[in-house]
Amino acid sequence: MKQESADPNTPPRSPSPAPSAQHPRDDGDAQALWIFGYGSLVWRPDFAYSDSRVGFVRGYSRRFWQGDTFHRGSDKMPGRVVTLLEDHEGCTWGVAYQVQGEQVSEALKYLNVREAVLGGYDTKEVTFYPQDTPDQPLKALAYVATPQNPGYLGPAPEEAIATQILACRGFSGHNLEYLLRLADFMQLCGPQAQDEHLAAIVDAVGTMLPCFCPTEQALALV
Ligand SMILES: N[C@@H](CCC(=O)N[C@@H](CS)C(=O)NCC(=O)O)C(=O)O
Repeated sequence: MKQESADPNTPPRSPSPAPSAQHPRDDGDAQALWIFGYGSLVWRPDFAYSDSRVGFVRGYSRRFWQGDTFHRGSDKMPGRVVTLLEDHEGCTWGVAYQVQGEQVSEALKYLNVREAVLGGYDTKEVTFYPQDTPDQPLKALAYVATPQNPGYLGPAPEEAIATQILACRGFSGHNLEYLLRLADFMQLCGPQAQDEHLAAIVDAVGTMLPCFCPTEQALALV
C-alpha cells in the first residue's frame, strides 16, 4: 500500500491508547451509586453492595398497586406488590444500598431483569434521607411502577388487596410473605415510621386469616 509521504521533520504520531472497558480511564472518578429499596429490596436485595442505610424518601407514598404475575402471582391470579405514588405529604421508609465499582453494573444488570423486565418497574432518581443523618440526604435510584406499565392495577380497598394477597403465590413465594416481611421491616424502623396503607392491609389479613386457615374440626372433616 502506497505510504503517504510524511514531512521528514515530523515524527509519525502514535495514537494515544483509548481507555477500554478492561482498563477504564483512572481519573479518580470511581463509580458509586445508591439504590433505594422500599418493597422486596428491603429484605432481599440479592445484589452485592458496599454499604446500606435505613431511611426515607419524602414526596412519595407506598402503595400495593402494582400487579405481579411472576414473583408473587401468576397470569391467572396476579399478586400485589408495592410501588411509589407521588404524594406531596408522603414519606416512605426503606433501605438505600451503596454499590461501587464493578458492583454498579452487576446490580443494574440484575435489577433490570428482576424489576424492569419481570416486574414492569422504571427507574427514577429520588432524594434519600438516612435515619441517622437526615441532614445529609443522598441521591438514589428507585424502581417505580407507573400507571403506564401493563401490570399496574391501581387503587383498591385495603380489604380487597388483602384478599388478593392471601390468595396469590409466585416463583419467589407467597404474596403474604411479601406483605409480612415488609411489615416486619417497618416495625424495626420504630414508631416514627408509619405506613397506614400497609397497616390497614395487615389488619385486614389478620381479620380474614381464620377463614383461610381451617380449624382442626374442619380438617377432621376432610
Ligand atoms: N421497587 C420496589 C419493589 C420491588 C419489588 O417488590 N419488586 C418485585 C418485582 S414485581 C420483586 O422483586 N419481588 C421479589 C420477591 O417478591 O421476592 C423495591 O424497591 O423494593
